[in-house]
Amino acid sequence: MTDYFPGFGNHVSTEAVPGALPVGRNSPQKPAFGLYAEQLSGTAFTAPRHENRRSWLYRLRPTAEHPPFVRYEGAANFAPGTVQEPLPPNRLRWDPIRGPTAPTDLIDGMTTMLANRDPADLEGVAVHLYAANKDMTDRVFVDADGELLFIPQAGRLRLLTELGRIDIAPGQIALIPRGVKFRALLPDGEARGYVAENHGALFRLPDLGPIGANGLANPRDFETPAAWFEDRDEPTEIVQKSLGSLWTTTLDHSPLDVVAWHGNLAPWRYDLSRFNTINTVSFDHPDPSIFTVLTSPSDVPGRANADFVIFPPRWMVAEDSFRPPWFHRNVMSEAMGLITGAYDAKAEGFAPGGLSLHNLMAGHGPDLASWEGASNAELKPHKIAGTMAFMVETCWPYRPTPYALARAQPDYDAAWEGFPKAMLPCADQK
Ligand SMILES: O=C(O)Cc1cc(O)ccc1O
Ligand SMILES: [Fe+2]
Repeated sequence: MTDYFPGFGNHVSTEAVPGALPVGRNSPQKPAFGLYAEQLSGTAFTAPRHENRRSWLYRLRPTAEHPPFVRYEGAANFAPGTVQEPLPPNRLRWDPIRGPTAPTDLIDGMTTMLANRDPADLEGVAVHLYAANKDMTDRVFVDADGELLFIPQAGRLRLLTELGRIDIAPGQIALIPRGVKFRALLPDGEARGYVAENHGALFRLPDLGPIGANGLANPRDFETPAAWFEDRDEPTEIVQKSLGSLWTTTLDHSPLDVVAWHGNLAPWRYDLSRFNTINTVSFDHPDPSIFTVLTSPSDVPGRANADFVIFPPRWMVAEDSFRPPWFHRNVMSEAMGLITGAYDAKAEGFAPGGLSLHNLMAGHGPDLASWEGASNAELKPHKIAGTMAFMVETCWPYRPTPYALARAQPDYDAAWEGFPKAMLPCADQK
């Protein structure tokens, strides 16, 4: 049983051993029990107070004590870089990746599909899939390139992090801040899902504007774990993603040794079923920004580095309206995944665990079957149930990895084949 503190971005104080957390100062001359005080920054020291995120960690040994990193040779599909040749402006879609046959932990089970920008720009986002069937026992992972948003699609994850333990199942998400080490256990023996890796400004809750003080993802539903540590003097490998590549070193102890911490930079989990979905009660299909769970702003107001948007169960009541997503071309780029059920714009070919990419200006929208169905449906109140799709929308066009480009569905364009031509009233129309 893990304890959690409710609230988003709160200042938490937590100790796994009474007396481990210093009182009234961050860095006493001699922290209790000989612990090492270490500041972990998620924003620049000088970030404005309302943006500033950091935590103080009190640990058995300092992070600084580690042998040099060398290139990690495993995880061939994790962060291989994206295709650099000219990218055709085609819409792309993928079936779920195959699960591993050999024992594969979360690190080696990562497949990078899409990415944009260079992590060194401190902007951009990458979309990875994972499929694993083995616990991480004697190694941890840490991402220096960004925070990791885990979106399980099948199988639970138990994330043992430097700052505490997080349990999530499909329908829940978890965030691991940049630089926080963790290992992943698979309570169901195997697990698959998505990871959005955010190199830019930290994910936060979107402004609510005229919605008011409540709604969408409510802060109290985010849960941050209490301090927990392992005191294990066994060889432990650290695999680190740094500047787009993977590195490894081995400690003689587990670095998950933070006995106490305080601050407002910490992992959290969130149950997507808590999302307070707001939608039209009159007409038209609103822009999907109304379903934003988290946003990572860019330097341009209103133009997100990354938005995490969900399409949850909801009532559809719009009158005289085409209710599913409309045809559109977007200056933002849209990566979409499906956790469960069916997505109302795609009757076929978009399976749970699959992925699609509609890059900037790609014409897309309902496939032919969805368009026909929704154009002729009786517009009575209708519950979209048993589904959860999501989108990682970004202002930076995505590039697929070579692995992804080689495995895209060959016939995705056919989703929009065969629309009947509009018939104008003019009799002599050609
Ligand atoms: O393209 C998509 O399926 C995602 C999407 C959903 C929606 O409801 C409106 C716009 C949009 O891009
Ligand atoms: Fe779209």
